[in-house]
Amino acid sequence: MALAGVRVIELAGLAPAPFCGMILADFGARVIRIDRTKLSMTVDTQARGKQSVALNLKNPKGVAVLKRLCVQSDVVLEPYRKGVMEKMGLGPEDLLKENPCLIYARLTGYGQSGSYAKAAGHDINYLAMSGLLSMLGRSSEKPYAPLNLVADFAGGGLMCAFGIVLALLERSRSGQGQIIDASMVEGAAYVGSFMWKSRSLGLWNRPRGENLLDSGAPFYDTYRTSDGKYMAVGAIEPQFYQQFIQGLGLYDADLPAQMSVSDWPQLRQTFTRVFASKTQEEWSRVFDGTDACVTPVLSLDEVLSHPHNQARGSFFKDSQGEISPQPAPVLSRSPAEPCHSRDPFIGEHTRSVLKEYGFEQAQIEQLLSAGIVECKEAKARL
Ligand SMILES: C[C@H](CCC[C@H](C)C(=O)SCCNC(=O)CCNC(=O)[C@H](O)C(C)(C)COP(=O)(O)OP(=O)(O)OC[C@H]1O[C@@H](n2cnc3c(N)ncnc32)[C@H](O)[C@@H]1OP(=O)(O)O)[C@H]1CC[C@H]2[C@@H]3[C@H](O)C[C@@H]4C[C@H](O)CC[C@]4(C)[C@H]3C[C@H](O)[C@]12C
Repeated sequence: MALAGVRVIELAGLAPAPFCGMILADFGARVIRIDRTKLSMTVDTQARGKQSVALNLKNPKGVAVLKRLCVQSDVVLEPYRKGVMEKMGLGPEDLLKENPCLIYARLTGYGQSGSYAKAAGHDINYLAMSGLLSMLGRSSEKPYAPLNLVADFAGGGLMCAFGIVLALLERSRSGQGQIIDASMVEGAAYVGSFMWKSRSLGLWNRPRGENLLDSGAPFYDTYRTSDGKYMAVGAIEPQFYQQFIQGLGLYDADLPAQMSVSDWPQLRQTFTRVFASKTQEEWSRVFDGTDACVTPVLSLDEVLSHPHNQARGSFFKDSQGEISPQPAPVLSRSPAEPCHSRDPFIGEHTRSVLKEYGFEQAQIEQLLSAGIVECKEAKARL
């Protein structure tokens, strides 16, 4: 796999950093997550392929253990508020002094500088600060955050993984590590570059929810079917729009022009009425195999059995029966190989990881009995 041999220390976080760690693990990195002690359950739902070491960082000896793990690794991924790592003596200067090859990734909401750098926040705040939230939502309604996808995952976890891969690539030439300041506000805004760069085309001149691509246009929207499901329509270009109209059984001559904005409400009403006359399956049969750009809106449970997804193996069931998307993109020679077994218990790999990083058995036992580290090895099945 592409990242085989790369050792990552991931400090346990909420959502973006765990996703970043999972991407790295899917593509072959060895990801060791540092969990708190005295926890029975993790909030990391993106733990696939990771190992877990439980370590008390409120104890200086715990901090010393972490330092030893970090300086022997390729990447440190930290999701804390600005200043937390420095307070423990684990800031980038401290660690890079001991290991100049280290890649030190800091994944935060607002970045390491600026007046918001130390403020708490979540996806919706970062999205708001990126400018993008102001554009998201239906006409005449308030701005609406599309789950926590844009800032946490696209602009945060994914962008940070990209930064880490870039830094690894650069390190293969320079031999040097570096610090990655991954701000979710900036990551989200960067993902949204198209919104800024396409303003000159007039794509966003109208109020929120009344433009071509923000559900303003009736040919770029979703419609309810007779069985209470939905179809997604993205018939923008005239040649595809023609096929869409034809599929609905409508005639162009009976309808207002596609780009006549003042007629969009009338067109939307017509499309709504027609879509309500058949089930999702019936509409899928009508549009499958055409270029009308119409697809069923599938639920998370339905994606696995859709013939297209099935043919590509786009989703898989792990050993726990949980459905997950396959890692993307697909690399021809060194594709990702997502781990199919269960997520680690908190502290499951404490002993083995410490041993591997050069701790003596007696030291490990001391750390365990002092409660500085915890180990919950899985019981062997008889
Ligand atoms: C799924 C839910 C998550 C939602 C995601 C949400 C929408 C997001 O947007 S996530 C993005 C959040 N922002 C960032 O990550 C930006 C960068 N980080 C920060 O700004 C901050 O870290 C912070 C604001 C996120 C949190 O601030 P906080 O003050 O808490 O922490 P920091 O200042 O960063 O300092 C960290 C301190 O921790 C100490 N530490 C760290 N490691 C250790 C250690 N090993 N040992 C000891 N101490 C340690 C460190 O030293 C710092 O200490 P100091 O402060 O003294 O310096 C989920 C959200 C809630 C979940 C549910 C909930 O948890 C209850 C259940 C739990 C159960 O187990 C599972 C089910 C739950 C219902 C659970 C379900 C989901 O997971 C959630 C809903």
